[in-house]
Amino acid sequence: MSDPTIIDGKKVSKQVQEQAAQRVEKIKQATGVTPCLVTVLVGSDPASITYTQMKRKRCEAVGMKSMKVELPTETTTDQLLAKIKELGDDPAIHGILLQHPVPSQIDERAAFEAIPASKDVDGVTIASFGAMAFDLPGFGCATPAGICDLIDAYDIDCTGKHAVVIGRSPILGKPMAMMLLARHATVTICHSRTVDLPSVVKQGDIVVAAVGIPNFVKGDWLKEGAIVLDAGYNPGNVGDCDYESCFPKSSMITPVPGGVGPTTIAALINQTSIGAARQLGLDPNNL
Ligand SMILES: Nc1nc(=O)c2c([nH]1)NC[C@@H]1CN(c3ccc(C(=O)N[C@@H](CCC(=O)O)C(=O)O)cc3)C=[N+]21
Repeated sequence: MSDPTIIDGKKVSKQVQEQAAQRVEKIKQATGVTPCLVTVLVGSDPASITYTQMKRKRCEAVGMKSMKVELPTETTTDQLLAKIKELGDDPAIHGILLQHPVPSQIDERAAFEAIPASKDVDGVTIASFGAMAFDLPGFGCATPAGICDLIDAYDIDCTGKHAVVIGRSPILGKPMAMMLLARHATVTICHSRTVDLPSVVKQGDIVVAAVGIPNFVKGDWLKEGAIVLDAGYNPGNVGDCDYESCFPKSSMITPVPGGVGPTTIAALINQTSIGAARQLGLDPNNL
């Protein structure tokens, strides 16, 4: 077997952000308004601080504004809902990102649902999930949407292929499965309670790892020539796939860092520019 293609997430994210930058420029010309994303962070997890910083930086790199809201670890659900509602009602804000995870006393689902669908540029609400699952217009969940950008950029044909998604979280595994289904893959979702996980993964022509366990997926679980998309973001920038053993078994593979992570942010930025256009009465497809 020849060496696998290493999927370049940085390159794809630059292309997606370039499209967003052009749209932002046209929005500014047509309306005089600068699109704005607000990041909401509850608590002080160092990785979450870094991620939200990266999101704001990339936002500004494409000519948009960013704002940050930081709330203390002991914030209650009601306090967070009140804050998100205030941001939702502010016409100067076009996108709201609530960084996951929130501290355990907070009802995260209720907090996500407080984001108006029009500003849910991170695609975390039930409305966004439902629209995506029914192939209706709306915002895709950022990480799986970023993975789809990689699939498209590398001309990966999902039709009829067996895609195995490891993980079933509401903002990663579950929406990923629906997006692969929309691309005509045969989809299996497996998870921590799946019996004989390696033998299920072995069926995958495309394997998406989204479990949150460092180096979990081993090369000998993979079908020869599998396409490996690693959505893991464990401490220290370690993915969910054991890269060293997965690399020689795969035909294409995403590295960590430099794979899925950058396209997650690019999807968020791009969707913010699209959301802003819509909120300002412009057709994002004609910009
Ligand atoms: N509401 C919400 N939406 C999210 O999309 C969301 C979230 N919460 N919580 C946490 C996860 C994680 N996540 C990452 C984004 C970028 C990188 C990324 O760009 N990582 C770089 C390396 C990091 C670095 O350079 O420091 C890379 O993979 O190349 C990683 C992880 C978004 N998430």
